[in-house]
Amino acid sequence: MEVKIQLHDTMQRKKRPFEPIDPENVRMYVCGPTVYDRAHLGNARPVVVFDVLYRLLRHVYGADHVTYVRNFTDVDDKINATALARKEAGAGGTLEELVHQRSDETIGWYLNDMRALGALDPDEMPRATEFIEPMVAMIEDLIAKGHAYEAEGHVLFAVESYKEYGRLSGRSVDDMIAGARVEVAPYKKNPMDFVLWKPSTDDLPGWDSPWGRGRPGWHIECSAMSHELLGATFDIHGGGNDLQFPHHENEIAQSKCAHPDAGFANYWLHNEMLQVEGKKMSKSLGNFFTVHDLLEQGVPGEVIRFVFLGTHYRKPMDWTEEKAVDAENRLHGFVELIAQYGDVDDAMKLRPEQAIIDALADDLNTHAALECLKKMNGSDDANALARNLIFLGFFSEEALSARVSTYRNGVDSLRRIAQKLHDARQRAMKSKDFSEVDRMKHILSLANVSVRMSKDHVDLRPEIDFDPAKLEGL
Ligand SMILES: Nc1ncnc2c1ncn2[C@@H]1O[C@H](COP(=O)(O)OP(=O)(O)OP(=O)(O)O)[C@@H](O)[C@H]1O
Ligand SMILES: [Zn+2]
Repeated sequence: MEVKIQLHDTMQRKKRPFEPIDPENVRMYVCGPTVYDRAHLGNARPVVVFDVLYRLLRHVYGADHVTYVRNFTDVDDKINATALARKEAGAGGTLEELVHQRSDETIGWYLNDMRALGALDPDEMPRATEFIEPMVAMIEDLIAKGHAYEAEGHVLFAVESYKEYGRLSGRSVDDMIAGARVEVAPYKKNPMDFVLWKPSTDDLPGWDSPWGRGRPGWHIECSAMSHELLGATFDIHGGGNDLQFPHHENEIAQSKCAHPDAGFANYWLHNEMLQVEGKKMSKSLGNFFTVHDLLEQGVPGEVIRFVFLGTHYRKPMDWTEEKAVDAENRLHGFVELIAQYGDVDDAMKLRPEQAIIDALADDLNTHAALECLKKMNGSDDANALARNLIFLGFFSEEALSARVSTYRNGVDSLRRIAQKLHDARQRAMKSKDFSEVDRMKHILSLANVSVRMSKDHVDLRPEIDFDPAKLEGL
């Protein structure tokens, strides 16, 4: 069945039909993290949102016909600061090596955390430091075309040279000057001009350039990397709406001025913020917790994903304990139904539900997609449910199979244990010695099994983090 995707385009401020430039190669670029520390939960929201879009595009155009690029910004003062601190604390290696080490380590954490949330790795994950040459070439080109100028070892983009500056965020240059925290510097011709290249001190990472040893500004990184990997015009550019201005505005100015005949990105998608009591979760406000913290506390990745997808990506949302508990119960119920009535291998022969595809195709209406899942609650629905849980990224096929068989094995042994507990209880009623019953109940609670006992019945139910290994000794 043909699927008509509609996406909300920030540039045109409306939902519009998605028409790829080349259905054989649909191209999407999403701004990735600056890799100086662990990702907080807010940083994970764009990852999950654009993963859903990636999965939808792969479904519609074919997995081999979508190219998803998400960069790593590994040129940054905060990475340098960590490396410097390590060097001062006696770590071996040059500063550049320590900087690289810090980025590597952070990237490793990031990928592990995002995979735990069911996010597929993008096709390309360029690191800014591997694309310095095209950045320098782009800056040279911008100078040659009269859009940038050199001043005191810096190269600045001349905002006045690009008449459409401000179109994405809908602001005039005057408003931006009035409202923004623009850095005033003596070498800027206009306070809105932004840095394409800046000098590096000898003790910090830097690269040779026509303007001396230095490093690129943040915005030029994305313009150069997207151009190298996706071309001068591609389909979708995404990121959080905190990046609309100045980052995306500046990317557009650079890319459109360097390639005046190209369109840069045809659709601009922005996710709203994950908030804490009405404020953006952010490092600078200090109101954050990391994805790693949550996972360590035992909140499974699929639960985090389920909570995220419960709110439309263009609405702000809070993380609450209540939502997490609700998601956990739902997912537990799903796995239980599949374990009782389904078969994951058979499920994979099915196609994802059309109603779910249609919901996602309507500007990623993930809330509606989850409502469809919730309706799949009959024994006949078990395989369809499994197929759609995998499609939506809550589980890989392997993970769901493992979950299902753990559940089934657990249920088998619980049947035996229930009988044993029943007998122990009968004996205890006579002897008034409940120590064996208490011992068994304690082990069951460690294994996350809920115990309900009535006079002549013992009911044992595995909870979502049921751990059959802990049943040893019963
Ligand atoms: N609270 C949030 N909710 C949703 N997305 C967010 C939030 N905070 C950051 N992002 C997104 O995370 C991605 C990575 O951003 P970046 O590396 O600049 O974050 P950061 O500088 O570590 O975070 P912060 O904004 O907390 O300082 C961007 O797409 C950004 O829009
Ligand atoms: Zn970017």
